[in-house]
Amino acid sequence: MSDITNASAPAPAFPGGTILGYPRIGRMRELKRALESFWKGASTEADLESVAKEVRLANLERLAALGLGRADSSIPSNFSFYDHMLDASVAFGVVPTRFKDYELEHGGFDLSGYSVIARGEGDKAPLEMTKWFDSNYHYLVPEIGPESTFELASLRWVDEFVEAKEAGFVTRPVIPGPLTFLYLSKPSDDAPTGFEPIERLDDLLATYDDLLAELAAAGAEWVQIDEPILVADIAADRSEVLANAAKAYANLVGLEKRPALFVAAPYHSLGDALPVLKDAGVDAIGIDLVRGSVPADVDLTGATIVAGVVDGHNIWRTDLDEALRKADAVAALGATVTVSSSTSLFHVPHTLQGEEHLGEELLSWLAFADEKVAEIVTLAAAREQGEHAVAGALGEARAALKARAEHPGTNRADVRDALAEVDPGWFERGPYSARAAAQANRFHLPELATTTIGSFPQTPEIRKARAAWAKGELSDADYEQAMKDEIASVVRLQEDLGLDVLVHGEAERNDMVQYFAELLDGFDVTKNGWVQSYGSRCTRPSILWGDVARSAPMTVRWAEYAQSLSDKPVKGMLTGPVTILAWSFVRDDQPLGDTANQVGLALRQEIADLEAAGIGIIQVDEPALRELLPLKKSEQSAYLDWSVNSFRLATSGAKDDTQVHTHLCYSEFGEIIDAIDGLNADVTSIEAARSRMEVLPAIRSHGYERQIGPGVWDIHSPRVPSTQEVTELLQLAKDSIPGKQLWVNPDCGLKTRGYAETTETLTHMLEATRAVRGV
Ligand SMILES: Nc1nc2c(c(=O)[nH]1)N[C@@H](CNc1ccc(C(=O)N[C@@H](CCC(=O)N[C@@H](CCC(=O)N[C@@H](CCC(=O)O)C(=O)O)C(=O)O)C(=O)O)cc1)CN2
Ligand code: MET
Ligand SMILES: [Zn+2]
Repeated sequence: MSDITNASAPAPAFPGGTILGYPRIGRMRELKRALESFWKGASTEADLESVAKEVRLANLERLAALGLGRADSSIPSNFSFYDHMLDASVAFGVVPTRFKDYELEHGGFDLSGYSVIARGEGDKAPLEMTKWFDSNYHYLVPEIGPESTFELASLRWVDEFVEAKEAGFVTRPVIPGPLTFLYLSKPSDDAPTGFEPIERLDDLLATYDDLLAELAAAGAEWVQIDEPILVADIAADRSEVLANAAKAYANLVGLEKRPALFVAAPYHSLGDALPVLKDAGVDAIGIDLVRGSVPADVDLTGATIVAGVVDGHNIWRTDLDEALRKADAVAALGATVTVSSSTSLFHVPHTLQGEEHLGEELLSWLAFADEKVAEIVTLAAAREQGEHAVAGALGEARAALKARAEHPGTNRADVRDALAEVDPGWFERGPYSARAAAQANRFHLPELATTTIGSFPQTPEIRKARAAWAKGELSDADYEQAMKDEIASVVRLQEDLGLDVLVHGEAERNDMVQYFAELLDGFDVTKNGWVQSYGSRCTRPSILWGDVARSAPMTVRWAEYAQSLSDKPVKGMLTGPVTILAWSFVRDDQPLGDTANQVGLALRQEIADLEAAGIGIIQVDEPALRELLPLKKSEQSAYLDWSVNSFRLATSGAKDDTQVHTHLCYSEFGEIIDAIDGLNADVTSIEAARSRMEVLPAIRSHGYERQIGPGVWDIHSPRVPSTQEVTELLQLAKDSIPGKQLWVNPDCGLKTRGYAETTETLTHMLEATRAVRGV
């Protein structure tokens, strides 16, 4: 431990175990509802603040009841109204100047201004949103330039600490670390070429100094500084990253007035950053022992290690024996060890309570956030008092693990046999030139063909109908009719607008993954297992526990019906294997590639059925292809092999004159362009509007020969781009991609949008297309 810390040395770190963070959305999604009501103008800022406070206090009470220490900083304070990176941008006073008008007189933003930065308004584009490490969570990208001024502009972290203290808890505020903050930032629009946000490290550190002093003054004994960037191989030179880490933590450790520093590095191994943090003298280091490991020869004498032995990112019940072995192995390297989750628990739902419909057997294999906290408390007790003290809990865990391994559904002969019969030819389609000719002949599409990504607005009426159907209040026939009416109206709208390739709108899908999980063998779904994806938006990741097989067609009826309503092609719409895995909680007892091929085979059968029903264009979405890319370079090529192969297995049975589309969201395509090429889809739509077509030059220089639809409308925000704005983006796209290869479409599906902005923007998109086509 450092010898230059504050007067009273910190107590041993979190002796009864801890977690790196807890779900923020509320057990019944109270925060989601309060936010959306505030945005609609149906409630006030004070109403929203009061719901948020209730959620925070309920979480504290819950965590203490589950056994985390009330007063020893074991409970993290990690609340956010929308996103923790946005909070950091606001707190450090580095909000882009386009939001100046929304700033309060004394600095900082109220919740209306904060929401505008997140969601945009009028001509103010919001901060860009992108994936948080290898998860389905999205953060808002800070924009930093040489002129950005850093100052402590919000004391929310301090206020929330004080609020907890007044309620009888000494919590541990959780703050994004300076390296993670800057390396995940993008240069502001006015920054000169070549400028990197990390150049502003010294200025940012001065603001952390002020923040840590405020936290110490408020009585915080520990602060958690999250530095997941240290586990990822990023573009920056590793030695530069390590030098910056050494500098940043020497600075923070050397402060006179600060809480003890717990630096957490979830999602993989710290590698050579571990000794850097140790030598800097931070008071505790959090390591991920689920995804990552510690080399057996590292000397941890004198270090305090918060050992992440319970998976924060998946929902399987922990092998407690293995967890104890991992913690012991770190202790054997000389460290003082306490047990923790490997990542924040905000990647998993609150609790298994209320999920009894899953059945006792499956339930006994699972642990959501609250059950994980209980596991951690058990592990801490085992380490403190000896295993005999928790013999009952250890025995139960062993029995559940054994039952899971022996369950017939995890090892089905029919599924295994079908995969064994797959031969290499099943991964190959005919040459693109022949496909392109056959498709041109069949569809006669114009240059700059227009389409959408699949979903149309999921209106409250659609959701209400589905909720009523689930409760048995609406009959199967009435639900079916309601969805057909919706599909008919979506098809009519697209014909009126003049789109070239139509979609059915996905009204019948609760979610693009859960819908398939409900129809495939090997999955189960939760009733209330919500996990935040971004802002107020949540998903219920399905549980992929067994061998996957298709017992009946899943989409054919809907696709056939939609196609019957129009002479234009209506795309069949499927979700690809990688995305189905990524957005489910996936079994951890076999290689992901094997599971992906099981899903791929089921989709291949579905595509054959769609073709037989006369569907000529079939889109297989893979928005999560980039998301699962391993954080370590050394693991990426193996991943890209199996992921691309599973898509090819799904799609390569398609006939030459069937046009296969795929869709990917979330930029940074540069690094996976070979994989995109490898998917071998005839048409690929990608997200590009928020980053103003940034990726296209890379695609052009790659010599990409197939068709591509760079998004011209950022659908993540309710704002309506003008015809001129869309025209400019389209023109930019045309500068990089020949018209023959270019499609016109939004960035992503429209399910989160309303009809007003959808109709208006699609009208602008079609006007822009006509302008650029020159007709
Ligand atoms: N799994 C997944 N991950 C993804 C995406 C995605 O589409 N799916 N898209 C990208 C962006 N992320 C997104 C994540 C969620 C949503 C989204 O729209 N979520 C909806 C919920 C979607 C859903 O599951 N809907 C269900 C249940 C809806 C619901 O809340 N029903 C009410 C009852 C109905 C009522 O009376 O209103 C309830 O349960 O309380 C349905 O339609 O059936 C939300 O948070 O509001 C969009 C994008 C990346 N990751
Ligand atoms: C997150 S990717 C979404 C693709 C899907 N087809 C949709 O339009 O909603
Ligand atoms: Zn998308």
